[in-house]
Amino acid sequence: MNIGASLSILLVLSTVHAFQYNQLAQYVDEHQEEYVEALRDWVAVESDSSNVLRRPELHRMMEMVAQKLQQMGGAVESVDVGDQELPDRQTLALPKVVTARFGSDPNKHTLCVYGHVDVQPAKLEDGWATEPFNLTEINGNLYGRGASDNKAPVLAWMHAVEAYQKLSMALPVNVKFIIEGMEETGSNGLEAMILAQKDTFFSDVDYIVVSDCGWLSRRPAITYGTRGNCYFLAEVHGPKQDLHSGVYGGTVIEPMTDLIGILDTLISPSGKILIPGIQEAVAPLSDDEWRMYQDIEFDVDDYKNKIGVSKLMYSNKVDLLAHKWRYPTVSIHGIEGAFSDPGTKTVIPSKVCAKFSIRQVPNMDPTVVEKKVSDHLHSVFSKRQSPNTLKVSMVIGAKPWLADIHHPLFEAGKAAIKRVFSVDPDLIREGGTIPISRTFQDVTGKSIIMMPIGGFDDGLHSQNEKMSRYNYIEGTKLFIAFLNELSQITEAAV
Ligand SMILES: C[C@H](N)C(=O)N[C@@H](Cc1c[nH]cn1)C(=O)O
Repeated sequence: MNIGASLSILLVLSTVHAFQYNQLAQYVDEHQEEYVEALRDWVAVESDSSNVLRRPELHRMMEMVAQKLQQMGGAVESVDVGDQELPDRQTLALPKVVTARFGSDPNKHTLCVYGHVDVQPAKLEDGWATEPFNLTEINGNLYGRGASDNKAPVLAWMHAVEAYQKLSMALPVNVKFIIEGMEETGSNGLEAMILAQKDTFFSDVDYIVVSDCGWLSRRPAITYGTRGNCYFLAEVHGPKQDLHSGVYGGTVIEPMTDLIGILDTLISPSGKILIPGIQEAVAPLSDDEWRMYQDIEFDVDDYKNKIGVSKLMYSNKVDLLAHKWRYPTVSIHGIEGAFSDPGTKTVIPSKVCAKFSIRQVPNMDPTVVEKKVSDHLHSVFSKRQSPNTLKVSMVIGAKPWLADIHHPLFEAGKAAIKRVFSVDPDLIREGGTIPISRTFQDVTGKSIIMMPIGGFDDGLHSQNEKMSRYNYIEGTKLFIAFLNELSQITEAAV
């Protein structure tokens, strides 16, 4: 075929694709109220994976996911991934992992969509302006726990597939789903399931997409890296029961004082990690990275205003982005056993348990980090010569993930964003963790892309989490466009 003929075919194809996309996008606009109602039904389920009392809700949530995929005509399976062992040695059934398949045309690429439908805890009294589990729309924003992380993005992927079905248009690629209910607590059970299904469910998967993160600004983004996370418990046990601080204070070596003392040796006020051997492992920032960060849209003042602080750890954009995405950090989350209710109880708690985590970046290794942290805490604790006892355990050890941005998947993502939003995306990293992303890459050997649709100000894990109606609806269109762009990846390009 001569060049002229090839160009004519390409032109015809691109006109057909544009026509199809416009029809699909119109369908999405016309069905947006249904999409909001679907999100309302999902947000109403308090699928908090960290609270064992909410486990029945989590099971119900997974059944709703399976039901939705079945109604869409998918080949659905609810996979039993076993039990979770609780700190008191009791066991509890893990939520099933739901898989589904739409299409098995060997001549088409197969995309696997990963998402989760468990959420972080939320209570009105934490300072929410609306009931967290009652989706409430205010000024185009849909407020509710899990709206952005990750229920709306999961639904948006389902709406995208459904739009093709409803308009009787063939899906441009085969689509598989793998939806879990334990992401917020480290994806318990999922790694073993992926290993077990490597040669079955995953055998024909070409690419994996994750939409469990957000844009950095108002500019749409593609995410090519996530930090991992090592989550620790440090327990200090002392007297056999809580004591009156007036009666016993001054005579007893208090577990809380020991705990605060050792926690204070983890990180300096200027953010330097003080645990020997942690910072040393980190891959240095390359010149290429430095240059990439320069071009990213990120307004430091906007960022400060959004979180309501007058000063940040660093004042320039590149340092902030680097420390948000590709350097480790220690965060102290809470202390179990500490008195935290309103009022002025004067107790000396007999045992306290601190929870802290260290975000992981290339080239850190969670097993090495576990040992370094445990050795360090035991060493500083022993110097205190306390009669109390210390136990350190790592309960989550998730590795960081980094993609090859030169893979054609990223070109497909960019083209889809251009089609829907008429701009080029920012290529960004995510400071948070998607525990299973690295496992997907290591076990299946497939390429992963993250296509976020959450806004930069969605308040994930925080009070007043929201997903904007705009991002939810345009995000659905983005996924539709992405399916089409994927179908055009040629073997030669991979
Ligand atoms: C990025 C994702 N939406 C998210 O928030 N993930 C959690 C997962 C996690 C990490 N450690 C325990 N759970 C997060 O980054 O906190």
